[in-house]
Amino acid sequence: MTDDPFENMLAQMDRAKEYADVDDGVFERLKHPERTLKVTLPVELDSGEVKVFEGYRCQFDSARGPFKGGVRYHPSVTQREVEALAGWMTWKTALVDLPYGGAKGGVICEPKDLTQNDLESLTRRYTEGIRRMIGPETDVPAPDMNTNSQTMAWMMDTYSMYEGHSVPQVVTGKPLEIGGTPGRVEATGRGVSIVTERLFEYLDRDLSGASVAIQGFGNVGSNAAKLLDEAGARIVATSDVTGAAYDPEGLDVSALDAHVTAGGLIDEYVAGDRRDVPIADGDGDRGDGWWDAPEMISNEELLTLDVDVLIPAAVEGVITADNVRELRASAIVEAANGPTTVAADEVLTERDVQVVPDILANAGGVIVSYLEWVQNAQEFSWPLETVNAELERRIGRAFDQTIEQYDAKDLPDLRTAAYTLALERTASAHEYRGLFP
Ligand SMILES: NC(=O)C1=CN([C@@H]2O[C@H](COP(=O)(O)OP(=O)(O)OC[C@H]3O[C@@H](n4cnc5c(N)ncnc54)[C@H](OP(=O)(O)O)[C@@H]3O)[C@@H](O)[C@H]2O)C=CC1
Ligand SMILES: O=C(O)CCC(=O)C(=O)O
Repeated sequence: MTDDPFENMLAQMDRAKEYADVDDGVFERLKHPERTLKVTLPVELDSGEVKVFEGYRCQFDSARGPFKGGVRYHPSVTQREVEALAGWMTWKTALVDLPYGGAKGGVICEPKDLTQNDLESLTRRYTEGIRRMIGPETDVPAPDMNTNSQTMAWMMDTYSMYEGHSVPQVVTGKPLEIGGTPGRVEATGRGVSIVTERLFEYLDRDLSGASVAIQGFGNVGSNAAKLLDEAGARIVATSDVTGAAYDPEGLDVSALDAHVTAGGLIDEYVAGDRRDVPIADGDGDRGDGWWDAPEMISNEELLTLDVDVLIPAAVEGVITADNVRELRASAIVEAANGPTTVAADEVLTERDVQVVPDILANAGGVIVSYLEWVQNAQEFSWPLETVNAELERRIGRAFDQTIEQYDAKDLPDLRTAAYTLALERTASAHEYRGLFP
């Protein structure tokens, strides 16, 4: 089996094809991205060094509407990864029935080594590089790993400078002050929490007190952790690149979140070196001498914890043929894109481990991006309650349709059910529009 995320995405499509009502010719078309632009990005860093970065924007499919998808800054970005992520965006927008196609962008860089000025220069360069292919009606970027509302503000500003007027609709995930929507920052984590609750209802199990391990405590992982904690689940482990904090009794999610928001790392938190406690006495306890420290375990150990739900919320390809037999979680909710290889999926299906696939579990982000785009078009803004209610309605509907498909067609797993719906919807759009001009 391959480590290539694009091959993995194709294998997921092939696995579902058997059950999907899709013409062979159209299916073949769906396996190829429409286009990928590679851009060279020279940037003069604050240090005085000129560094040349490489970035990509892949537009995978636009049969259902404008291309849509995030931009990732990470050292392990590759063209194949960006193309796989753009494919997953296509299936995701189809599954949750948004009038979009799928795209993704990425820049090979280590953001931790860059200053805020460096990041701004890099983002402006990248936006200039891809500006001829993006636009409110053509391709609308958004945040992904290591990018955020500030990155989107720089992208929007750079694009607008070339257009000669403000174009808020060219990106989503913007700050509220320049056309962002309330609820986008937490949207992906909120969607993960909603589908986890729905899964428990479907399985007739109680989420209250259920143990949850979350790999990755960034935007998606931390918001999912907070909401699941509020819903009564016990977050027993979570991680960043330094490793995982583990406490079988349940972590103090708010304390961990305050530390990470203040720029702290998980290993510092476990060591009691809290960034959010200005005058700590070194034991992380705000000075009363008591600190019941969680245990430090590795990211690999987190994946194999005996928990009710495992939520991968970091990078792809972490659940593989090599570790899948050691996994003990009874359910998996894929907050990350592409965390499970097809070889591992087959074992999970055999073992009856329910997996809520990424294209459903993490769709909350793009749903609320769509709501932001709609508000920009209306030049009107909605309150948070309206946004959250619409998110819940749309992701809940996609969850119900996936379950219906799974039960009605007696499909092997939820991913196959989600993919058959997404492939059929995208193929149908291609058939109506015709393959050739
Ligand atoms: N943001 C969004 O709206 C959406 C994101 N997603 C997906 O969710 C996942 C997480 O994205 P997001 O939360 O935005 O990203 P962030 O950059 O905010 O957070 C990523 C988290 O993963 C950790 N991490 C990075 N590399 C590794 C690794 N090799 N092993 C273990 N942990 C690692 C990071 O640690 P550290 O901070 O130490 O680097 C951080 O805790 C990605 O797969 C993304 O594509 C999907 C839909 C929408
Ligand atoms: O909000 C968006 O448009 C896309 C988010 C994203 O990149 C994803 O869902 O993987």
